[in-house]
Amino acid sequence: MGEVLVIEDEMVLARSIVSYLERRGFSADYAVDAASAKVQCEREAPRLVILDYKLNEDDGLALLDWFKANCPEAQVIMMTGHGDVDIAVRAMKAGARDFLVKPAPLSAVASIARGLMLDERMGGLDCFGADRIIGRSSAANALRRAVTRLARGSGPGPRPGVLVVGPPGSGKFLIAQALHETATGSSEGMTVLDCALESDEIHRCLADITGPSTLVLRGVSHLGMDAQSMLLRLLNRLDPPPSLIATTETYLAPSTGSGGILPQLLYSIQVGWIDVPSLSDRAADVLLIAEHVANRVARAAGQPRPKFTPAARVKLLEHEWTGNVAELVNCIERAMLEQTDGLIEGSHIRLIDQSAEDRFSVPTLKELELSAIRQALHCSKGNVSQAATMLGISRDTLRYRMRKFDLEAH
Ligand SMILES: Nc1ncnc2c1ncn2[C@@H]1O[C@H](COP(=O)(O)OP(=O)(O)OP(=O)(O)O)[C@@H](O)[C@H]1O
Repeated sequence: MGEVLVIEDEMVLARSIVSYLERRGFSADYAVDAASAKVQCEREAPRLVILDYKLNEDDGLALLDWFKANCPEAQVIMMTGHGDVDIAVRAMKAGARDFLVKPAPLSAVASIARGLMLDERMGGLDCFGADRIIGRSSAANALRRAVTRLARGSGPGPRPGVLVVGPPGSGKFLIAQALHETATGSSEGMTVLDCALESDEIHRCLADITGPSTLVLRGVSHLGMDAQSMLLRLLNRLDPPPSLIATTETYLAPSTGSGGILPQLLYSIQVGWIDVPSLSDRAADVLLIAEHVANRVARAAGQPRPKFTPAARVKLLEHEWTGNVAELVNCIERAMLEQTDGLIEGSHIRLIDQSAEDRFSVPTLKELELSAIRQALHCSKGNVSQAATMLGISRDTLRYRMRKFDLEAH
């Protein structure tokens, strides 16, 4: 019995998809038109249908409707041409589980099939190493490849440092974890330093570090000069020294005296490099990550695997995700709190409404902080010690924050 049915009018392509899937352990079959697809479906009841939108004489969307009515157990993945976003959205509204953009690499077809099959069995949730990076976009594939390559290192001793660069919430820390696990084969032995902490807290954390195999510098661009010097001393002292992974939202500049990264530190972290794209540049990952998060939450609560309605899927697909994967994770976790019967509906997907934000225009804490520092410096006529007293923080902390905001005392 074919668990996957490929409906594609180009027979050569259909055959190569089927043989690729078979080599990866699926039983698969193909049909080249709607009539034979219907016969096969009635005979074999496939669990997954990969349906080309453009079938010679036949309309892929009409065939999708037929599947929904006659073979409701089958999950349908619609293959659309490049730029056919409206078709993809219509297919999702009509109940397609997901879509692939042609020409889709065969690995993407297999990855989606594997994802859905695993998903059905509630497996695939305990991810480790590069598999932590959920997604089937070419960007997600490239990230997994980069993790595997950089984790290999260059022989015995600590691996060369790796800098992970990307916008907020895009998954930089997840990639650091994936790197560490792939390199060491274990989740243990990784210490994380949050570089945005106050300088005295950073000093305390550094003093506690004994000998991790990997040290992750999270948000390394926030690390003040004092802390950087202390870190370098620590790295020289530790034997064996840990492998370094640093994450940052902005590119790192060598120090110029008051800011930046000390060259010795910069050269030890900026050897390997991974660029993490924003989620809007890998929209093909949105539904997969959403389902992964929902499954994880459900499993932790001992609930069955949740399902998303077509309306919920479309909403997820059409949103811009300026807060990246972190925003998506938060959205799904909230949806899971709202749903009661294992069905995530459109109304459960509460998206951050940019226009509402603009209407109320509440300043962020960062904006408030910046304006308070500016005001204090203005009142103290640029005297940093006086400004620090006014703000109720130490001179060092104020200096650190001024560097963070690129401010100078006048
Ligand atoms: N490809 C992915 N697959 C599944 N989950 C992901 C993926 N990328 C990120 N996440 C999840 O998204 C959330 C945010 O990721 P993470 O904390 O790694 O982002 P970040 O870029 O380090 O954030 P920040 O900019 O705040 O430091 C986490 O819950 C993480 O597990």
